[in-house]
Amino acid sequence: MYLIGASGHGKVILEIIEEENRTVAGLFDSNPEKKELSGYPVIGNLQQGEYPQNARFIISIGNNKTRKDHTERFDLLYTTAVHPKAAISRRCDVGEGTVIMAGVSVNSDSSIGKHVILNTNCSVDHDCIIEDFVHISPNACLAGNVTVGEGTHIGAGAVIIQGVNVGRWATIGAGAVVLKDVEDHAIVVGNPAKVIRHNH
Ligand SMILES: CC(=O)SCCNC(=O)CCNC(=O)[C@H](O)C(C)(C)COP(=O)(O)OP(=O)(O)OC[C@H]1O[C@@H](n2cnc3c(N)ncnc32)[C@H](O)[C@@H]1OP(=O)(O)O
Repeated sequence: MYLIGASGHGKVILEIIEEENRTVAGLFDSNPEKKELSGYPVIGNLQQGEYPQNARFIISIGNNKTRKDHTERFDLLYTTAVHPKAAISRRCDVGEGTVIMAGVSVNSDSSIGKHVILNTNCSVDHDCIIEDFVHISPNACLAGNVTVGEGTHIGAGAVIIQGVNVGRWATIGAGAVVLKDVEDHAIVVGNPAKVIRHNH
């Protein structure tokens, strides 16, 4: 298995994989000055075909758009990383490339898309739909029946009450309390959360 992105986020994923008793052969990164991360070799820039056939990858890059761009540029096989101290319902689907940090809870009948980040201690309650390339930051709390559209970033400690639909490529500020639906690309902050501008 290989990681793409030798960043702080990459370090956290490396430790999850260690906790799972799986091994990482190395990391790819476009910065030639990066030679190692947490004792693992940084091999260099990822070039199509310059890795073993059937190798599995995780894109360890926090930026949602950059993760999506990588999946469009490279034809790779992906795996997931799920910390053993995460509590994931057996009735929940988790898509390829997704990473789930320590202390995360996902409750019954929720669906987690591809290349999603469920960061430390966030909770996703029953019947939620989390689309591809979403990042739910540490300690964010999604009540039941919440949907989050592709590429949206939910900030640290944000709360989304039950039944809310958050659009695609939106940003929910740290600590926001979201009481009603959020349109595509909106950036919302505060309690109650209000739109301050839009992502381009
Ligand atoms: C492991 C990890 O590290 S995971 C990463 C977790 N990271 C996060 O949760 C970060 C989430 N990001 C934020 O909350 C950011 O502040 C954003 C994206 C909402 C806004 O960022 P920017 O576009 O740079 O906004 P900017 O800092 O210019 O602030 C604009 C206004 O909104 C206010 N504001 C910004 N963020 C928030 C917030 N979270 N809550 C309340 N008000 C906020 C600012 O005070 C400012 O108000 P003013 O115009 O009255 O002075």
